[in-house]
Amino acid sequence: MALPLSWTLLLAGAVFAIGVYRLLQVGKRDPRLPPGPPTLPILGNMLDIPATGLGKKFMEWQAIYGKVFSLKVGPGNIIVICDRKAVHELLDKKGSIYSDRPPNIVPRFITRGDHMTMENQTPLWREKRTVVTRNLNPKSLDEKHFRVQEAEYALFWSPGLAVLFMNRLLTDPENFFSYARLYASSVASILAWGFRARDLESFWFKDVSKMIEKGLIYIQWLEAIEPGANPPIDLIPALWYLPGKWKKRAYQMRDHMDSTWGHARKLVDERRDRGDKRECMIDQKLDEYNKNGWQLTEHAFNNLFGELMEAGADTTANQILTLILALAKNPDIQAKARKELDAVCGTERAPLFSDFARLPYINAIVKEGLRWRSTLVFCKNEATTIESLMGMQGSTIFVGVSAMHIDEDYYPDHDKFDPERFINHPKLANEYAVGPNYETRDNLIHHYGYGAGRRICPGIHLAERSMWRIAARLLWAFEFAEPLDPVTNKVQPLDPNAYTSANLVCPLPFQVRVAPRSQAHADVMKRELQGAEEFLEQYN
Ligand code: HEM
Repeated sequence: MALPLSWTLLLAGAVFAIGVYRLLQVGKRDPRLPPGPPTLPILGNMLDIPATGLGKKFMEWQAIYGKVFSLKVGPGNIIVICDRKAVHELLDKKGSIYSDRPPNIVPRFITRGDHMTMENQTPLWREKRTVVTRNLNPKSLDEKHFRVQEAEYALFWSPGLAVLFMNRLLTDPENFFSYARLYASSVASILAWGFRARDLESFWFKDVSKMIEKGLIYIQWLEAIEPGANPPIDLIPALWYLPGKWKKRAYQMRDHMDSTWGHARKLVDERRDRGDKRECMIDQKLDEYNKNGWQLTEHAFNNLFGELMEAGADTTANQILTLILALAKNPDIQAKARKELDAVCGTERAPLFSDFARLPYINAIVKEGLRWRSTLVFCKNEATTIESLMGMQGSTIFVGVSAMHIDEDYYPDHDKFDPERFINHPKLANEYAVGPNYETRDNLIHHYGYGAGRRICPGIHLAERSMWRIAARLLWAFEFAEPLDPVTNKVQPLDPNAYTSANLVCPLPFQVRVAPRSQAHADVMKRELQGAEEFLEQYN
């Protein structure tokens, strides 16, 4: 029996009203979630998420909504943690739940799923992490790889190059950045691929950095993977079918990544075919896989060693540039460091890593650099199971690293570059990153510059040694000062906030005055150059 027309209309109206009501609930914050910016129906906070500069936004939102806040993107939940206790409770203690990654659809498309940083905690991810941790542990770094680092520093900071570098600083500040990157790229490419980034034209520098910088064809991996840079496909997968520049960029980036790491592998195979096996991670793994069988596809294998360059070179270079900026702005800190250095090394020799224990102020400077301007401004994880605390199932968890580093409860006068904060932290960062108590890790407050929990940077040991060595040598050899105005001769103060805005931040190009401290220092650097060049011949 058919319903009367009035009933049918009433029913249709009710269904429509329920539909509209439910639609309008999408994007609305569940009351169990922590507070956050006001939401719009359906969109939630989608329009609040900037295409770039999300780390800065986290700092602003933290001041308004507290150390744990939430964002809604359509139906999805994002929880942003800028609280040490929450990071410890969730990431350190419940790593099995909170250490996956969000779907990362665009980055996974670009990498064809072969990128450790983007992967969930699968056996494959474990295998990849083991490749890194087995090679870059303190023992092998201090006993085997250290020669690469010592030699590389000597080459980079030799007086000849330093003079060139100083002139370049005055006339072409952009190359200053390139030289810091060249150094970091060279360390990473020797260790990972057994090749050195010899100069700015080297494939290991030029082509590889196109991956991470604004290259000639404007392909930028970092830009392509910023959360606000693409439609929110992770939360609404159907948006993948939207055309746009973002999609073209993803296709371009994928081609570029495949061809760069494919070419890098070809160079390794050709070298090995000539009987030239080297002491580096890829050769060691190739020997092992050829003997015992392959654990990874060829594509995953090539991408893994590419990823090590990508993850290791830019981060280290960015922190070096941050230190140079901070030192130029703080002559008193340079003077204090030099007093310590001169007492240990005099003018006869440059500092070595074996001086580490006797040069605690250098260590404190490195740590403060990682706190003051952490190159990675946030980490992005995914919760896999139900957590009654905040209704977090499937939620994306951002750790607001930079936001935590401006917490006045722990870092008073947070904008001041002040190494004294860490003067009682005589050990390397990894020693503090795994303590049982979040607040009193060894009775001290450490930084989160290398992340936290299971995804903590596996290159931490190499990075710490690299950063310490370069900071010690820079301070021992050179004086840095803010630039002078060529017309008025007045000091032009450097802007400590002039930084790029992606997830991995770097100071914007700046100028410094840099000069060797004395002829004696310059002579030592000259003396070191020849040995370094001879040593590095093997990686050409
Ligand atoms: C100053 C230098 C460095 C800094 C500040 C840094 C910082 C970080 C941070 C914050 C993370 C993310 C952790 C997370 O998601 O919780 C990370 C991940 C990673 N880093 Fe580093 N890093 C540096 C150098 C290196 C080096 C030298 C290498 C290797 C050669 C490296 C390899 C990696 C890899 C492979 C990951 C991904 C780990 C995973 O998802 O399981 N990093 N790094």
